[in-house]
Amino acid sequence: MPTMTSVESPVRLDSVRKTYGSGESAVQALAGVSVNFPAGTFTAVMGPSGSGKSTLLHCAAGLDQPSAGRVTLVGTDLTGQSETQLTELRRQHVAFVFQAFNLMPALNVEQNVTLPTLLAGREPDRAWVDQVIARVGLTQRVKHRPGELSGGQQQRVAIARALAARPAVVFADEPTGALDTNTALEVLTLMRELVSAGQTIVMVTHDPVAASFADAVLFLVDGQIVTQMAAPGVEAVAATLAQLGARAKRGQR
Ligand SMILES: Nc1ncnc2c1ncn2[C@@H]1O[C@H](COP(=O)(O)OP(=O)(O)OP(=O)(O)O)[C@@H](O)[C@H]1O
Repeated sequence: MPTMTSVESPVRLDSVRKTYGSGESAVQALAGVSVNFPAGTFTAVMGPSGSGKSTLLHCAAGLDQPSAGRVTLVGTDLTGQSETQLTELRRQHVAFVFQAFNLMPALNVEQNVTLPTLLAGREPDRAWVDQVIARVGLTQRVKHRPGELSGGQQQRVAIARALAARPAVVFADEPTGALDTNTALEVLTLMRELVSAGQTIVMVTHDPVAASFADAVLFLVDGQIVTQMAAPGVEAVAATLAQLGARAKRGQR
């Protein structure tokens, strides 16, 4: 469960609030979130639509600035860091699997997958890169460009790219949403293995099966963590989600 000290937690949020807009149209996306994600853990973040999951991920990764509170990423307090410093920090330690793939259209699969490692100033581990590409089922496509791939295949490139550099932290937003069942299970198994090797994964998902691969699930409602579940089972996750969804709907009335 996310409860250890900051030294062991590459991602830490302290009383993080995020408000979009101002005045009448202000939306409080995060209403005071405090959580540690310890090294070598896989945490799923779930909750009804609009509960603040993506905002939490963006703030944790330094892609979005909290309105109040503090985020610490791999030992660095993100408050007051310049865009250049944040970019360098992410380049060295963080990978993303987000819905917008941001693949480089002019580069082929292999080049896209090795780019983050090269940008971080390191030499790609060829054997590991080949293994990751094989695990996401793209060995036959290494010389293809993103434009020549289906949406699901592009998502798999994004996953391989995130995993290839062996970053300390992987932030994933619905990483298996566009994948068929078998590929999704393969990707989740791969993510589990990375966690065993000491990497930390924070994954937003709506899928109880995906969440069941995590060590713990945080449930958000209206920008707050309302409950947590360790060793999540598919049925238990689905039941909690249904309960929270009903609660969120009642809150809207
Ligand atoms: N850039 C923005 N400007 C204004 N409001 C925003 C912005 N981004 C998010 N919000 C609002 O903040 C709240 C939380 O949004 P967020 O995307 O974090 O929710 P979510 O739980 O990820 O939702 P979903 O499951 O639908 O993707 C929502 O009410 C949303 O409308």
